[in-house]
Amino acid sequence: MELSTTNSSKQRLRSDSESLSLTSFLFDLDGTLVDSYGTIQSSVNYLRRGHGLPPLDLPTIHKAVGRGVGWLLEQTLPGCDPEVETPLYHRHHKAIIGRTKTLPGVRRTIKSLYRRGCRLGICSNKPLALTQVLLAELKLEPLFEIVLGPESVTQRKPAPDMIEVAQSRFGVDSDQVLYVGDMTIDIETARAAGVPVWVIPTGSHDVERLREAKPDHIMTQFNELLSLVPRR
Ligand SMILES: O=C(O)COP(=O)(O)O
Repeated sequence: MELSTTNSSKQRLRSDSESLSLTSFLFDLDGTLVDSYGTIQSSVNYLRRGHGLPPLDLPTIHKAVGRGVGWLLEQTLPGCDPEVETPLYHRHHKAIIGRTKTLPGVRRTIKSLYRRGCRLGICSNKPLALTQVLLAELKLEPLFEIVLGPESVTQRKPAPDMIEVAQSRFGVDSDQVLYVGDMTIDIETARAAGVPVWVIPTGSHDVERLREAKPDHIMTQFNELLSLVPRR
């Protein structure tokens, strides 16, 4: 799968002259592969109801997603006891997780990458147990060789740990891996791991915010990823 980057924005990676042999794609989950904001909002508002607090709107939820459940609860239920609220969040979220859907173009693109022989993995700050249930619900589980969450490593994103673990399990060099995300934290994570990063503004951050963090490319459509891998 040897390819050279060109001047085309679709194929722009770290530098126009760099020759890449991409074999592996690692994905963020929330906001990149799936639209989970509605279900996260339901679970957060369920917990808030229990405390007599009014519901939060989606833009507020968008700002609180990306750094794991601990951070989400700190932002949305300030002063709560995480020991008590985290299991309640998990239980509620698991029960409604089937309402989370893949984002446009994701299913087809992931399947095409898989058929073209790419190795696929997930590196997400979402709790691993929830990611696993969600992938099973969406019937995407068999396509991903590696699924990592914050519990799989010492430090969650933006630390490079998840990408490094996935890369080492795949046994590939950093120029063979692309990380794909939707937030500036994903760009930071990929930079820390030394791998190229493409983003798509379908999650918490808009194009302006993403551009400032200097990813290698901002996609407008998820299937742009297919331009990086030849058909079989
Ligand atoms: O659930 C979160 O906080 C973030 O999940 P993500 O890393 O897949 O965006």
